[in-house]
Amino acid sequence: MLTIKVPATSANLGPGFDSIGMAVSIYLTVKVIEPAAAWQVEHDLGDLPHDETNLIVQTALKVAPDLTPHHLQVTSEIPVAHGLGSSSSAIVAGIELANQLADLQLPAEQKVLIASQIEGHPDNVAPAILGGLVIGTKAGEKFLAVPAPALPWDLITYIPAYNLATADARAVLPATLSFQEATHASAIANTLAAALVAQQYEVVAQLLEQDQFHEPFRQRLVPELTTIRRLAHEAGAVATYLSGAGPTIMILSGPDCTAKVVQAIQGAGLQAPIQVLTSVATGVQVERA
Ligand SMILES: Nc1ncnc2c1ncn2[C@@H]1O[C@H](COP(=O)(O)OP(=O)(O)OP(=O)(O)O)[C@@H](O)[C@H]1O
Ligand SMILES: N[C@@H](CCO)C(=O)O
Repeated sequence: MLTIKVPATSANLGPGFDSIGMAVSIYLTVKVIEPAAAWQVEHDLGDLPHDETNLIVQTALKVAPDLTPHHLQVTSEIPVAHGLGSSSSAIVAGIELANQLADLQLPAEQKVLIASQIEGHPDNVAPAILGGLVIGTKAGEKFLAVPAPALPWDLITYIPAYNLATADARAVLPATLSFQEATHASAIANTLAAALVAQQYEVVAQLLEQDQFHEPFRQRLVPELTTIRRLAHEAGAVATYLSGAGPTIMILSGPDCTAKVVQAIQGAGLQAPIQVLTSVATGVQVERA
């Protein structure tokens, strides 16, 4: 049986809006059961479609329109519309499904290009394909993705119960920034990218909370962000950022402080589930049994 496994991803890392993301240790798994008369997607992920309109199948058909329909069994640890790259995991799984069933032998750069064209930006899809921490951008007709070293901290992941669709979280962003605002925001992001690559983690820690592109505008959609950021600092965490479009909040902490940070958040009555994740070096994986 063919099995495709795609990691969740945490995008933006504060100032790296639409550009920086990392693969993390929870997964979407697609098992290809058998050929069928029509596409059938078995899952228990709520309202998502069970037929060929499912994003996984739609993506596969964009890549290989003549694919034979199959019965798929989908399980996912990645909460949908929560800022952990669920849509990217589905897109990457669909590309890999087409790649395997039609034997396309797509190179990784081609998968990043196709996935970024569908998603619009590479920050979730590139690490879901390549693994690790990736910095990328659209450049003309291409998408460029540059791997950087993994962060050295625990990823304390606070996952609110409510959904936040990316489209809704993008709708609150301003249509324009002034020249001065844009140059300052991108200077912060550029320096963060340089510090990530140079592994200057004291600089990384200072810049992760300096975003000017999206968090100031999205904060009202995720009111816990300010409180959690304060509690996390008091308990010794390194930095806190809004994961992807939210509402998940990512707290970076040295392993010695992690238990204290979790206790501080829970002790303050913030009751949403917390998972301590790690970054993962491997992107989409295929197994044949
Ligand atoms: N496992 C899945 N199978 C099929 N479609 C999915 C799956 N997961 C997500 N989707 C699609 O993606 C949509 C959610 O995408 P959205 O971009 O709003 O959230 P997200 O990807 O979880 O967040 P973010 O991009 O901020 O990390 C769902 O409404 C659904 O259409
Ligand atoms: N960079 C994207 C990630 C979610 O797709 C955003 O923050 O809107």
